[in-house]
Amino acid sequence: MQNQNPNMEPQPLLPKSWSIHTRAEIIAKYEILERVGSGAYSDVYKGRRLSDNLIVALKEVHDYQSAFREIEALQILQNSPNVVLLHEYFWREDEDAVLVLEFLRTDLASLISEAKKEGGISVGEIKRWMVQILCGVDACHRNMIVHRDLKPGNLLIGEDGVLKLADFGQARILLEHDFVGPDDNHQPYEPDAPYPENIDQAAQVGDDMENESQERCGNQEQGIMNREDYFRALDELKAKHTVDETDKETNVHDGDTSCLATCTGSDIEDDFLKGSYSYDAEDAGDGGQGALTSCVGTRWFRPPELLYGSTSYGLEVDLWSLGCIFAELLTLQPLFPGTSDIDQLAKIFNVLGNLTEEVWPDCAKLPDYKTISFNKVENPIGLQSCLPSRSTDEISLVRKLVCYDPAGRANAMELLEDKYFNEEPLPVPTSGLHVPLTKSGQDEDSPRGWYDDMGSDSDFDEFGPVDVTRTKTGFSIRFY
Ligand SMILES: Nc1ncnc2c1ncn2[C@@H]1O[C@H](COP(=O)(O)OP(=O)(O)OP(=O)(O)O)[C@@H](O)[C@H]1O
Repeated sequence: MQNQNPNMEPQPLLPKSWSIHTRAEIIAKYEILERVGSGAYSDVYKGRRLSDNLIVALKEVHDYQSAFREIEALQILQNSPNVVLLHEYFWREDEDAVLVLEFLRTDLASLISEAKKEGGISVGEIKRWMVQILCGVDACHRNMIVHRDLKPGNLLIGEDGVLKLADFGQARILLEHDFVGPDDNHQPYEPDAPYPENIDQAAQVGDDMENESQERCGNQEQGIMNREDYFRALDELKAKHTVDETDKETNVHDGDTSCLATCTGSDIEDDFLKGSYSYDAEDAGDGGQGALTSCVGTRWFRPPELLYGSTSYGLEVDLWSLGCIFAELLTLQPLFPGTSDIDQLAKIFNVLGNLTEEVWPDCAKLPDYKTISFNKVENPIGLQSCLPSRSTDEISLVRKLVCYDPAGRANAMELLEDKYFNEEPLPVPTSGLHVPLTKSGQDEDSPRGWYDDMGSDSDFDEFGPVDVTRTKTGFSIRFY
C-alpha cells in the first residue's frame, strides 16, 4: 500500500475481498494503487489506467443488486456534468462487479468538517456548491432516477471544484429505460463493449424533458423545452411512475416495510415493532424487480415518510435530503442528527412540530403512522432557530425542501431559478472554490470517518431515556 505514514504503526484497513487483485482482466488494464474507502457494499481503490496513466477509482461492489443499480443509473446519467463518470465496468459470473469511475479526491462532508475548523464558507461559495448539487439532482430527476442516499459523503468533489453525485447503489429508476444490464445469470465480461449499445436510447428519455436550467448546469448539447411543457411532462411521468402499491402490474411498488426500527439485521432482534414489517422486501421479495423499501438513505437525511415506512414515495425523498444538506452547508452542523429512527422523528418534530393531517393530510396513511404516537410538541423551535444568523432567503430555501408534504417540496429546477442564486453575492466560479486536499477520515480507523458512521443505521439502544407504553393501536413514546 502506498501513502502510509512511515512514522505511524500501519493500520491496515482490510477490504471485504481481495478478489480485485486477482482479476486478470482488471490488472491487465489498471494498476491498483491503494484502497481509498469502503462502504456497506463496496471497497474502493485508487488505480492507474496503464494505457494513458489516467487516475481512476475502482469500485468493487460485493452486492449484486447494488452494482446493478449503480451501473444502470450511471449509464443513463453519463452526460451529466454533476454526476460521477463511469468509464467502464467489469462483471462476469461469480465475481463482484468492478466499476471504473473517475477519481474524485474529496467530498462535501470533508469540506464541511474542514470549514468548521477554518471559520466557515463564504456565501458565494455556498451558492456555487448548492448550484452544482441542484444540477446533479435535476439530472437524476429529469431521468426519473431517485438517488435515495443523498448526503454530504456521497457528493464527491474533484480538484477543479466540480462536485458530482456518487454512490448510486440505492438508486431506483421510476421509469422504464431500454437498458440491457447484467441479468440474473450475470453477463460475461466483454472487453470491447464496456457499455450496452442502447445507452443512447436510455439517455434519450431524459433528453425529452429538457429546459433552460440545462445551460446553467453546463449541459448545452440538448434541445430546449419550455418550462410549462417540462412541468407537464414531469407531472405526467410522476403520476404514471410514482411508486404505487395499488398497481402492482405496471408500476414499481413497495414491499411491506417499515423504517421506524429497521435496516440492520441486528436491530431486528430488539425491535419492538417487528411484527409490523418485513425486512427489506425490496431485496427479499421479488428479486428487486418491482418493490421499493423505506429502508434507504442515511438516517439524518431520511424524510419522515420513509421513517414512517412509506410504501408510495417518489423523487421527493431526495428533496428532503437536499434540504438537510443545504442546512448543513449553511451552519456546518447536521440539521437532524437522530441517534435512532425514533429519535430522528423526535428531532424533526421538535423543529417543525408534530406531523399531523393538518400539515399533510395523507400522513395518516403512512404504514406506521398509527402504530406509534409522539408527545405533542407544544412549541416547535422552527427552522429559523436551527439556522441562526443566516439570511431570510437562505432559511426560506431550506424551508422549501424540509417540508412535510412531499408534494409541497420545491424541485431542483425551481430552486435553480430561485432569486437567491441570482443576486449578490453571486455564486463564485467553480475555479474559485476552496477544495480540501484530502477526504476527512482517510487516516482514521474508519476510512469513511466519523461522519458517515453517525446516523447510518437504525440503532434502538442509542436514543435517550424513553417511556414506551402500549396503546390500542400500537405504542406511545415519551421522551425525557
Ligand atoms: N469516484 C470516486 N473517487 C474517489 N473516491 C471514491 C469514489 N467513489 C467512492 N469513493 C469513496 O469510497 C468510499 C465508498 O464509496 P461508496 O459510498 O460509493 O460505497 P458504498 O458501499 O455504496 O457506500 P455506502 O455505505 O455509503 O452506501 C467512500 O469513502 C467514497 O468517498
